[in-house]
Amino acid sequence: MSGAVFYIFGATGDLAKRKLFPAFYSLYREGKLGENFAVVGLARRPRTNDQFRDDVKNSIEDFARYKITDDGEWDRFAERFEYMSLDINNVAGFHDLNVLTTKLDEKYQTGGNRLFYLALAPELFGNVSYNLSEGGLLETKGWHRLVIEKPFGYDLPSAERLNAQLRQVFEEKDIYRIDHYLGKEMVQNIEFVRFANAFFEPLWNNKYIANIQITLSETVGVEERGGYYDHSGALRDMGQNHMLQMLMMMAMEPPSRLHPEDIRDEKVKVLRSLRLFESGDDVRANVVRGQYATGSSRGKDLPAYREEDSVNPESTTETYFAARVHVDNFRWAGVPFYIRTGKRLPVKTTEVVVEFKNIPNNVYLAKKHDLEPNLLVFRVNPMEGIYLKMNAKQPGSEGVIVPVAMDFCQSCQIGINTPEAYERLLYDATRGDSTYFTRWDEVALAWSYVDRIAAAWAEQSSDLKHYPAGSWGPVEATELLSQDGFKWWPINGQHEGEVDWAAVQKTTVLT
Ligand SMILES: NC(=O)C1=CN([C@@H]2O[C@H](COP(=O)(O)OP(=O)(O)OC[C@H]3O[C@@H](n4cnc5c(N)ncnc54)[C@H](OP(=O)(O)O)[C@@H]3O)[C@@H](O)[C@H]2O)C=CC1
Ligand SMILES: O=C1O[C@H](COP(=O)(O)O)[C@@H](O)[C@H](O)[C@H]1O
Repeated sequence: MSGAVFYIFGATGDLAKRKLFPAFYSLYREGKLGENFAVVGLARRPRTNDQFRDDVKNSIEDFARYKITDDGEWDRFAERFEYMSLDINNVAGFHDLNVLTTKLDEKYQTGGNRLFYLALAPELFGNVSYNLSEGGLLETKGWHRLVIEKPFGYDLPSAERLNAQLRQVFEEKDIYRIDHYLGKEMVQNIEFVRFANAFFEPLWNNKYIANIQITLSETVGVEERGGYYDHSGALRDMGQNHMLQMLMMMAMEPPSRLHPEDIRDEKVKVLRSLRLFESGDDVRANVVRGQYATGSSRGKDLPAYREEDSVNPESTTETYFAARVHVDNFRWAGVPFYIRTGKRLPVKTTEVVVEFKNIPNNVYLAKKHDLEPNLLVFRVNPMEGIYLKMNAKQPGSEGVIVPVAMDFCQSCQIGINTPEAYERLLYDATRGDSTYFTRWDEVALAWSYVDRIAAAWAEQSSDLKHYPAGSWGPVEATELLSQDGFKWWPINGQHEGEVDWAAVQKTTVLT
């Protein structure tokens, strides 16, 4: 790396603690940051440099993949962390910040490169970018990049306003909008598996694929984020970003070059092909929304969403949604994409299932046997791997056909220690690779799609279904598929003949 000063706005917050400091440490340990860098932590509360370095150390001890060693390496890393108390609304503080970083530029020979990471509440994003410019922080001769957390707006109009604010200061090419799902190994692997295998790409269309199912299920409730979540809901929190991003990775055409803009152009074409819902009835026929009621999981009683901290006791915010999505282009015409996500479901799993069409039923074997469809499953989270379900003769039988599995368990080989999404994304932003960040037109089109659903829900709330915490969500989500002659495939450890995931090695901390 050529060198840079990194600024973490929101350095005392949860994201910095759980994700960003550990990501810096892993990158440092792997030599990806080099030695020419400094990190400036920024937030309002007072902290000395030593206190801040202790915070960073604690976070690394709790969350990093690497163990801290005592060979002097930690000291070299920690001395690069400085803290400055700053209210982002106070422009004078930005001038002081510029003075501090000019010194760091010289000390660590960073070439004037600056990366500003906004781990802040979204309403503060616009002010920071304006004050960075006012404070003179963008006047060095190196590059200046803005990394910005989700959510990027609440709907299309608010996202447009935010984008206009940022664009007054930064060019689009220098804005890195995070969707951490794009940093996940198996989400990135989708395009490699698709485009690098002769036996998948020719089948990747409506002639051979019956449907695609994307499930992002969580066992947690809203935890301490009730205030944010009650305003957002599952559609905005997960649908507008992570779920549509995975759908784009599955549906995009092969890019002509592996260049960030070519890949993002292909993804945008998918969003442009989404069939937009035309009315409230159309939304209700294709989208199911739910909210968890009291329930239980593994013998533990769980409260209802409306009983959670900072949640309106009469809230109609959805904690679950499932949708039937159509991509109206030549490749996907007639193939439904089913997407679902929810809090307080039975397992924490993200999986993408491709269900292939059955072989013609006039074939002798298909007539005689009740054949299961072939499945290709991308296991994204927390276990990583690829699973292929096919039919084969039961050994020793007289032609009995049974489903068998080919299971590539990435997590079994390397533990669940693949680089964290944030490591990958931070490294990419440092290198100026924007492939796995969302471009403005992606964000805008995703909001246009989601806003129609939200508008229909705002009109009437009687279609909100309550599901017991710890269950698989409203029964209407099952009907969404059965109407088309399909079913949700079981996820996470429930396929026949697959790896025993429970036996898979737990995280190993690297030394
Ligand atoms: N936490 C997570 O797992 C995830 C978070 N995100 C996103 O990341 C962003 C940060 O989230 P998270 O870390 O959880 O939030 P927190 O509330 O934990 O942290 C917010 C940070 O902002 C600082 N801050 C607040 N107001 C100001 C101000 N006026 N001037 C300077 N600093 C200020 C706070 O410090 P102080 O009070 O000292 O000023 C604190 O460091 C959000 O956009 C969130 O949506 C996205 C995905 C996951
Ligand atoms: O962005 C978000 O994602 C998390 C789920 O991420 P994962 O990597 O743990 O699958 C979700 O809990 C949160 O509500 C949402 O804001």
